[in-house]
Amino acid sequence: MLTELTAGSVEDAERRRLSRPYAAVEAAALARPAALDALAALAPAERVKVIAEVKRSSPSRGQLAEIRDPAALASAYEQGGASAISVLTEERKFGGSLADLEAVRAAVSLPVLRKDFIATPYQVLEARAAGADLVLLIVAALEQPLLAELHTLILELGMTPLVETHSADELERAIDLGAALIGVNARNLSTFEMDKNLFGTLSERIPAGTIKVAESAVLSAADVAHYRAAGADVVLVGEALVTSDPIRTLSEFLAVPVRNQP
Ligand SMILES: O=P(O)(O)OC[C@@H](O)[C@@H](O)c1c[nH]c2ccccc12
Repeated sequence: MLTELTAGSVEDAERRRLSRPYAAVEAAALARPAALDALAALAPAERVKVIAEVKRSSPSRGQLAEIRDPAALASAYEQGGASAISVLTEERKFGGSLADLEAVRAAVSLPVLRKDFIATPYQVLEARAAGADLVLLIVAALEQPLLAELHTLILELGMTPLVETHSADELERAIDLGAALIGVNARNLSTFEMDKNLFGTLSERIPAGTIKVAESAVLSAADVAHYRAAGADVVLVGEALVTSDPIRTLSEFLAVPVRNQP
């Protein structure tokens, strides 16, 4: 499934490239105001931080919400206390688009993540051209040296890579990159199996000074507390927010008690 999703996203980007060549998207990327400092926005604090996701559908869960106005949803996230916004731009299975990202960028002053199956430099440039501050890199989908090349390009454009892992080996590769922001996805993107304890198993191996993000399976304040106790600085939440009153849910999630310092 991961291979298929990545191939689809790359194919869609190659199609867009026919009408907007590399040089044009590069010029648009460089013409954008500088990317926001996502590492500062997501830096460990007393309270857990939330990356709130604009997510219509997913291959594992089908349609979650209509979301006619992604910008309005993102504004609600900002008002509710999110520290960054994630926008799914994958079209085929998640129903997202770069237009969603641009609309969100224009509506909020928080860092914005392009959440997609990125495997080409062109897609990274598109992200910056649409106003993204962060770009997701899924280690399981990227061989070396491509992973390192994309990681470097994201940094060169002033953006922050969020490096997503799902195993000890993948985490090793993320650490070798020198990633400052590492995510552990509880959902296996090939089988869609969910493992809420994976974050806790892997988080001990994440070097100090790295910002740790727990991704997926955050449905309740208890889940936030679970990840917080396991050392998460940030949780990335989609479904729970798009299927509820997002401001209320965010306030519940952000009220999770401070972790006891060891
Ligand atoms: O809706 P959830 O279970 O809160 O999950 C959000 C996010 O973690 C999930 O959308 C995600 C994590 N990694 C991804 C990679 C690609 C697409 C989607 C994802």
